[in-house]
Amino acid sequence: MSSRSKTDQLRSLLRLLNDAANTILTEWEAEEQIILDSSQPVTHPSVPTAELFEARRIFLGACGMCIDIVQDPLIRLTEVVFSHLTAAALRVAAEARIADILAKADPNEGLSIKEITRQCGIQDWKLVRVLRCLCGLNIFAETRNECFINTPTSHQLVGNEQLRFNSSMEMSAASAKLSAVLFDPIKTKSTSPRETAFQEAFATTMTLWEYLEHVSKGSSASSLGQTPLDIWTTGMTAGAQVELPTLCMDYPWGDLGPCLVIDVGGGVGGKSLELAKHYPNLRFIIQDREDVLVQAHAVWHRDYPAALAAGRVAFMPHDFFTKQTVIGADIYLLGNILHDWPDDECVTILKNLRQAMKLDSRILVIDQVVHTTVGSPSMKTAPPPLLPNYGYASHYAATRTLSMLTLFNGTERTPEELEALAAQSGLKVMKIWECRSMAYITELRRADVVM
Ligand SMILES: C[S@@+](CC[C@H](N)C(=O)[O-])C[C@H]1O[C@@H](n2cnc3c(N)ncnc32)[C@H](O)[C@@H]1O
Repeated sequence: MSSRSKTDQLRSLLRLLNDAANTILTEWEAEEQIILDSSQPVTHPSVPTAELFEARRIFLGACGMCIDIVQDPLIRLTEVVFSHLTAAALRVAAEARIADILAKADPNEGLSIKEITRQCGIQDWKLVRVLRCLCGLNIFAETRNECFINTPTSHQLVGNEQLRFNSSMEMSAASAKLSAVLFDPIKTKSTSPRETAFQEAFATTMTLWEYLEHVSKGSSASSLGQTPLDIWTTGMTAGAQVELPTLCMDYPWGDLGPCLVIDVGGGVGGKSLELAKHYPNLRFIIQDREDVLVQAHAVWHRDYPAALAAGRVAFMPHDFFTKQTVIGADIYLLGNILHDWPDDECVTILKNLRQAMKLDSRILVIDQVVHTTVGSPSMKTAPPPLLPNYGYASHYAATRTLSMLTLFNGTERTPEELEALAAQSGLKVMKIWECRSMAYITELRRADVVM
């Protein structure tokens, strides 16, 4: 890039940053006002207004682009090469539950590394280096030499099962094998969920789901009392907590009337559980593998026993590669399912649902919808000079796609790819509901019904 266009770009980005920051400040002030004025209806605290959501992603996209313009290109590349060590440091902190340890300390004084070491067992001079790596990103802070406190960011780790899940052994070991699989002349062409970096890392031919069940059966649980299957299922539920408020608010569930929802591959039914709390007209059948449903029942018993007592939820072992047995349900929910599977398997899953659908049944696919850096007519485009997909603000979605590739030969999909899957399955995309979170709701209907 010439220095002239660099200068122009930086100036445009500064204008965008300034405008977005003003919107963010106005929105924050309005939020404070609502909290002070108890007569105003309180929206969900973690769901930003549409204005704040938009300003935030413009701001993040602009910050990301500023870094790229301002930093020396070689240093910037080197930083990316080393970024896996930041993730490794965070994994250590999450596994050692450092945030939980610090949460019990005086928030101004913090805890000395000796005391933290006493509680988590990691050698002090090594742990200091791990924590300092994170302090530079404002994840933890060092108040004085070798004394640490939580920051608002690290505080999010307290009791956070999702993070332990995201940093799980299976994911990080598999990602280390991604390049080996991509350079293998046979495996690079494979679309099989049994021939991915995950199988390479764990020397198995089992899919991840089969593997988790296999190693968890009769296995001694980890020191924290959880089997690998527990970590994944509770992690997926905890993850849903981040996305669910917007998924509940940004789709017109309230207008549906009494509805039967089949949560296909529902896991412990985390998404249904949140919906059940907000929308009393909805009834649910959670379908999954048998072992997972045992946990599902326990989760509902703990978190929403009233739904069990009222008969609003039932659990049904079901393999989504076989014929759907609940015919004519109003909604078939596919929450974070299609992204786990290659296209052929997705078409099988969708065709099984298509055969069970009545004329006005809907399939609601809850997955990220990939917005590429060249943009899409189906998705909102960022203002220039940002990349059409808001650049850095979409980076997490891009890494999540890689995680699906690594574990399953799966992928998050573009609107066009979702349309192609629907067409092959006798379905059509009615609408992509852009939600104020990372996951969107793609509504599918029967292709043969004119709406
Ligand atoms: C990524 S999780 C999503 C869980 C849940 N829908 C959610 O959004 O939290 C994928 C789920 O698919 C389930 N699964 C995998 N293979 C399956 C199959 N053949 N039939 C039914 N469920 C399956 C797994 O047990 C797991 O619970």
